[in-house]
Amino acid sequence: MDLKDKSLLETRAFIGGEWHEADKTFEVINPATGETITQVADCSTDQLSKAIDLAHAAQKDWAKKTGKERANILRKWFDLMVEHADDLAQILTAEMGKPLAEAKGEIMYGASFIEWFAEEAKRTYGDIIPQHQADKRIVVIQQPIGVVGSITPWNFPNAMIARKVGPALAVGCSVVARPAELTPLSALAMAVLAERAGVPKGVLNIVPSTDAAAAGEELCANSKIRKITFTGSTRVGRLLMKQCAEDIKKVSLELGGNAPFLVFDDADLDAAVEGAVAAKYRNAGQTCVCANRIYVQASVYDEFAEKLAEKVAELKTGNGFEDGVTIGPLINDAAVEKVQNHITDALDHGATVKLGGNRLEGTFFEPTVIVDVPHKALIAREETFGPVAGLIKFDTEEDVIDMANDSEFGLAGYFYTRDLGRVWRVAEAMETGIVGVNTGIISTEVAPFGGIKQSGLGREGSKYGADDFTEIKYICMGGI
Ligand SMILES: NC(=O)C1=CN([C@@H]2O[C@H](COP(=O)(O)OP(=O)(O)OC[C@H]3O[C@@H](n4cnc5c(N)ncnc54)[C@H](OP(=O)(O)O)[C@@H]3O)[C@@H](O)[C@H]2O)C=CC1
Ligand SMILES: O=C(O)[C@H](O)CS(=O)(=O)O
Repeated sequence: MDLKDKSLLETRAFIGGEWHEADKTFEVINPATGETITQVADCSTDQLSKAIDLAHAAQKDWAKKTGKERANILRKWFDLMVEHADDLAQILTAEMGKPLAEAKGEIMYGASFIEWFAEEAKRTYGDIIPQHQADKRIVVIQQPIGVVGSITPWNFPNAMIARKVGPALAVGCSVVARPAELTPLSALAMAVLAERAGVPKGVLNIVPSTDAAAAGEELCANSKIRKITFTGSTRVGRLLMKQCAEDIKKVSLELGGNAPFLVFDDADLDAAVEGAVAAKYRNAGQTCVCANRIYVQASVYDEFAEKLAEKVAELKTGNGFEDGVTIGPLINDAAVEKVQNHITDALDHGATVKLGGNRLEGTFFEPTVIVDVPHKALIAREETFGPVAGLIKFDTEEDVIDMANDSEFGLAGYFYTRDLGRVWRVAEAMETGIVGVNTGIISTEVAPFGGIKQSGLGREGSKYGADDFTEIKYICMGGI
């Protein structure tokens, strides 16, 4: 890393607006090299509980500010994130491994949520409802839910926090955030800039730790926390939801996916290949909205497979800091083993490797294309979270919709066709929260991001994104 502003590489916890060491530290490792970047404060549950107390104390005054006052501070934070985007991207690539260009894209994506909700802060509207009795008047207002607990994953260590903290702060909540152990530095750098932007002490707290379960238990059990917002696996999301039941805490869950990617025989195949590469290999396949299974109509299957393999062969695997690299390392050995398991299982079910298929040095994995994959193979049933595309052949629209929907997940789905009737039929039939039609990239702050079934609850971003951080209050005035 060659940071212009070295103070962004913060290793202490941000609690109550102060920077704190902890009794112990943990290593943050660069997944591309295996080298230790630095040591970060490994906060105790007591420190987390203290952060919750300070967030609770700060939240009331933060909520008393006008939406415009909160908006101005968020806007300043956005401006600082953009000003320091190159440094933030280097920190992100160092701790997570994604290529620098993708890391810069994530920083701008994360910043776009702060910008969007700086604007939404001024629009927490209510309602006037025509009274039901002559002497009554009815007013509905929206109020911040209070202190929010945030738990986020390693794959988007900046944007996933921004997507939660942006709306929470905009409506007047305070936040206690625990970043993933593997990638705490991006979150801490965001806090450095939040402090400079004037976010009041205690409104934002970043509490790194190595004991995720203990942190989750404290955030879910502590009654000062009124809402948990989580992005990660369905396994952990289910656990957090159970842990929040005791306190009837609101939860927002952005969980695992298993996105189908459908290519119909009337599709623009070159566009479909471009979309498949974007949807499958972004972040080395480590996103919850990655195309996880690719269904191609029989008459164009071979042509699509050839074209896709040609494009995938152009992807360059390597250290994210190297020019031209488009595929970084997977996050750890477990991730590589999951990818290898999916490939082995597919081959055991009669599939063949058309391109790649091999682990490289460290946790790098060749961008891979597998053909003749059966629908029942693991690669079509579980989230692979790696740079492997499994191609499945289909005959009819009805068949492929049934296969696409044959999953407990329902986050994103994609399809390519130029038939307008089919666009509406398939988009409406797909059991997902997000549908990409003739595009492989759907992520934007202006649209509601979220899933159905076991892919989660709630939406992030868009005009809907603040709703999960407010409570609706109905005021009935009598004796008028
Ligand atoms: N929907 C999405 O965007 C994502 C989906 N996933 C899916 O999850 C799989 C596993 O990835 P992984 O990163 O391990 O996802 P996890 O769900 O295990 O981790 C996500 C976050 O939850 C934390 N966590 C883990 N266990 C607990 C717990 N008991 N209580 C509270 N918090 C906890 C993690 O902490 P820590 O990392 O420090 O252990 C991390 O900060 C991936 O292969 C992918 O399928 C993963 C990431 C994002
Ligand atoms: O968690 C993820 O994988 C992200 O939400 C994916 S995206 O928002 O960058 O599409």
